[in-house]
Amino acid sequence: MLKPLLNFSLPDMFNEYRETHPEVTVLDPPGAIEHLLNRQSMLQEVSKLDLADCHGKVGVPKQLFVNTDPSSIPAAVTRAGLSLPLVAKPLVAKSHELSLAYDQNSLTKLEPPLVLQEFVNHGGVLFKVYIVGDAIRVVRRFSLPNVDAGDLSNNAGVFRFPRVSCAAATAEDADLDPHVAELPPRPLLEILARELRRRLGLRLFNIDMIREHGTRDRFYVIDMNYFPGYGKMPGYEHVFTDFLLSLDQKEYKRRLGYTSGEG
Ligand SMILES: O=P(O)(O)O[C@H]1[C@H](O)[C@@H](OP(=O)(O)O)[C@H](OP(=O)(O)O)[C@@H](OP(=O)(O)O)[C@H]1O
Ligand SMILES: Nc1ncnc2c1ncn2[C@@H]1O[C@H](COP(=O)(O)OP(=O)(O)O)[C@@H](O)[C@H]1O
Ligand SMILES: [Mg+2]
Repeated sequence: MLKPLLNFSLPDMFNEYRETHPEVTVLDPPGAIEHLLNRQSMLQEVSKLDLADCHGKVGVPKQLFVNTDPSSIPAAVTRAGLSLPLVAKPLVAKSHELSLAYDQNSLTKLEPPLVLQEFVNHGGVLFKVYIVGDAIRVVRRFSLPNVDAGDLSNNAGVFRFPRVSCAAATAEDADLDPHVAELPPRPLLEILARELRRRLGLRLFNIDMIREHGTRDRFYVIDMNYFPGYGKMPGYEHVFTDFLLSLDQKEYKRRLGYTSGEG
């Protein structure tokens, strides 16, 4: 319902509508959605999480927001202690013009504003975790391959890459190393989704998650999207029907409580 509104920045109009139509259920408020539209703020809440003892660890790759002259990027990267290679991501999350920078000099060719994120080797598989209220669904997609020390010393420059983990890159039926393919543990996803729903104040989003190669339980969140293409989520018809029905029940109870409170 709110997806079309994302193209507008009309908080006054939204607030006015909300005041004049209290009977309308707001799934997710525009202010909260905005957090996910900018790569500088997108992962802030994930980085604050401390999921000790939750069947694994979830973090964010070391990253740096850059909005300076490109010539000063190498020094800023050194100061921040970031290791190469780095993924350069445009600040506005709607743009998918990503690149991989292999060496310090090439960083001066980048075009700020952007976020530089350490590349984390993850065996070329990414987990897309869809959240719809209390429901969670995960799919596997192919991703960028590992970068080893040899690749680093033999490559220089900035390599632009297209949408590597798009729907066509499904890895569900691929013959993968089980250590790489194993889905993140369910209890970890449940606590992660619950915490993010609460902290962000959102119910409809997805998370791009990778497992650090060579580990069983060290995960990184690299991207989040508000109201992603749910048509690609397995079983979306039932998940959405249940979600909408649960809203209806909550609203009914709220109104009932309201009425009996009044009486
Ligand atoms: O962020 P915006 O600019 O809205 O673009 C979205 C995201 O890139 C989605 O990727 P993600 O899932 O990482 O959010 C992608 O889905 P897939 O990667 O599943 O293909 C959407 O494809 P369409 O749903 O086909 O439009 C694309 O329109
Ligand atoms: N920090 C990272 N380490 C390893 N791979 C990454 C990293 N960031 C992005 N990628 C790869 O690049 C792809 C696109 O990055 P992402 O941040 O998800 O941008 P988009 O908004 O285009 O989906 C990911 O699906 C993953 O394959
Ligand atoms: Mg993504």
